Amino acid sequence: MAEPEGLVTRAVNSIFTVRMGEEVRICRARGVLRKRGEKVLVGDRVRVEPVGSGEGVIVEVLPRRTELVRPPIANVDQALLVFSLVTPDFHHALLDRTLVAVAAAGLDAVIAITKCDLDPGGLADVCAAPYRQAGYRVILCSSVRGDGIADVRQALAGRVTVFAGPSGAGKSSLANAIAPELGLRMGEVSAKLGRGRHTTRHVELFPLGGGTFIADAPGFSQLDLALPAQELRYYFPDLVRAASGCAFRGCLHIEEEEACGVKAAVARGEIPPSRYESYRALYRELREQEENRY
Ligand SMILES: Nc1nc2c(ncn2[C@@H]2O[C@H](COP(=O)(O)OP(=O)(O)OP(=O)(O)O)[C@@H](O)[C@H]2O)c(=O)[nH]1
Ligand SMILES: [Zn+2]
Repeated sequence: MAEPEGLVTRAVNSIFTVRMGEEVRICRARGVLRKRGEKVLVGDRVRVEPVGSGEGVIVEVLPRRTELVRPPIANVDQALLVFSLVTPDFHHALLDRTLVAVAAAGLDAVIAITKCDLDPGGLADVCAAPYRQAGYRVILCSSVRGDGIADVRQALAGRVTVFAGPSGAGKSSLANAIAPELGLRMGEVSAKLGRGRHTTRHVELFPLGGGTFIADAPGFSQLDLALPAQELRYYFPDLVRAASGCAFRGCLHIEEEEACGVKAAVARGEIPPSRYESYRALYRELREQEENRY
């Protein structure tokens, strides 16, 4: 008979916290897994041989759907990209870059624009427009006033979500508004990871009930993009749509002066200049990476 299944929610020094329904067990990995070089990650679905009332041995890691490298978490469904409207100012280029990194990791993206209580008037909709136009879900939030919190809860429901975004954007505050008892703990983890001198790699999935889990992913936006420059265009859904108007199927929307559907869409105001500029800048960066490799 197969051992019962659980979800790894925490990993510290090869000690794993495994949730099995309502029960939580503290586990080690069976030696043979380690010998085979099979790592157990937070987010892994595992089979556990129970030991006593609160402990166990992980005997099998079930196949992963996704695997993030930094932070090391398995089976993440989506990223909530938390970017503030002001303090710090909304950062289009960094959001565009993070959206590419998220898509390249195989995750869905939801965008939360925070601190909308500080909107001087109409700014939030202006910042959100390029992303709504591209087809992303954008939620305007205020952790102070409570705007958007119910929508964020709904977007997280039943899924495993990592919170990513620049320092000070309001990730901990948002987590705290969604689940008061967990938000503060999540902030503590990120503070330790980000600034602690003795940084233990501590990743944790926080349960919000009903199969909903959240994790902090500080530094996700600083990730190197590991994809060929030629493929970058597929990670901008708004460019993909406009590319049906390009004369050449291999059109990169950069040098091609004529018959580029993307450039035409930018000229007509259908693709915001900031999105196209982000594409060009990231393309250049990836090309340089490729050239320096040889
Ligand atoms: N006015 C306003 N201030 C906010 C809001 N959300 C967060 N803040 C403030 O913004 C600052 C940063 O918020 P945090 O939640 O710590 O940001 P963080 O993204 O977790 O930051 P790191 O831990 O550095 O990654 C704090 O001073 C918060 O009080 C909001 O909705 N409205
Ligand atoms: Zn083109």
